[in-house]
Amino acid sequence: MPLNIGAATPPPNGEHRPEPYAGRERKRAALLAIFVLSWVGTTLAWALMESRGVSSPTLRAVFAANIVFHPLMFAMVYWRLLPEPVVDLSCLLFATGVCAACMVLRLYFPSYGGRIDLEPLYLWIPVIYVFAFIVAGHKSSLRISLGIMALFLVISLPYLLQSPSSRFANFTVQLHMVSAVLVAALYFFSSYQQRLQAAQLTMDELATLSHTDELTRLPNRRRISQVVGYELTRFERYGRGFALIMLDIDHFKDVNDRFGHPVGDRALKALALRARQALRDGDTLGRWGGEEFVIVLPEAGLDDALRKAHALCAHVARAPLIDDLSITISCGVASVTPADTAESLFHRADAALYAAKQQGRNRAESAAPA
Ligand SMILES: Nc1nc2c(ncn2[C@@H]2O[C@H](COP(=O)(O)OP(=O)(O)OP(=O)(O)O)[C@@H](O)[C@H]2O)c(=O)[nH]1
Repeated sequence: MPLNIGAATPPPNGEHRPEPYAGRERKRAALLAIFVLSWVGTTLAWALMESRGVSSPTLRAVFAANIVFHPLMFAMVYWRLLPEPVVDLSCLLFATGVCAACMVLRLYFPSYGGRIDLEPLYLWIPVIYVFAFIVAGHKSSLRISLGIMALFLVISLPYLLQSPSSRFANFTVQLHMVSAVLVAALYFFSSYQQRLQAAQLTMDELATLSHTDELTRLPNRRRISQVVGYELTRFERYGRGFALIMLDIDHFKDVNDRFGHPVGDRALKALALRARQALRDGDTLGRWGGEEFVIVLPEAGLDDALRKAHALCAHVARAPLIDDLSITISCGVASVTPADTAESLFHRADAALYAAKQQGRNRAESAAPA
């Protein structure tokens, strides 16, 4: 099989590390986008009311405050000045309760507030829908928003039926309409965002799978080739040496023939675990194919690697691998030289492995320099 040598690619350890803050960063980006959307929505609502001539000095003051509030929230989230999560369910319930109470008072007990005008307070209703889309996934948010819309509709319906042509009825209808458009926009945006996240997740999973051996879950041949390519680049650029150990199970065909393929598979997995335990964190153990494994040892010279290979042979042979099945391994060791390419390095390690097999197995041999 031809080598797939990647250029200076990622971390030498061969394991996929998920970006720890990716989810939180996406949430933050969604929140910022929602602020922009909500700002545009409320500004449009204001413009609509002005064009219909149903605005008032109080409403103008409220909308102006709203227009300042959104950039302020945007800045606070953008510069991480708020604790996380910014909004939770209790926040949403509280805001809904306050707005519902204001609506009841304004519609049915207009004189209750005395000199306090309750009307502007329930202009915060669109913000509640924004909250709803922050606290939950897009489907739950839609259900919560529709529930809140139904609540406000039920509260205002008797008033709308009773005085359909009043200025305030007109305003209430417009508010419901703006709310419906806002919820639809938020739902669209948030489901799009969720689809993007799912696609990103699938891509991450695919990337991991394409570098992982299915049976042992170790880095596969492609990944090992990339790691060796990365180490070669480091060697050429900074003179940091590294070594390879090629490791092959002795008489593995007999294991399959005597105990069957499934037992052979279990042995391969157990060997992967046992070998991994004997290595340092920065070393990469991968499955090269069949019963052959490769270990990449960064910063190791030939003697270090040979010592490690001897220790590995002893470590594997020391106790049965699975049940009563004991196996031995042979190792070929090569360390990088300036004359090496990835192919020549693998070739030399393979030749050393062949020598180890020839000399009786359960042993390690080192390659002659390139
Ligand atoms: N169970 C199992 N066996 C595998 C797998 N891949 C390769 N093999 C077996 O590994 C065996 C390799 O046999 P050989 O190449 O003759 O090597 P060997 O018997 O180990 O002999 P030496 O390497 O010379 O010590 C074959 O029987 C393959 O079928 C696998 O994924 N699972």
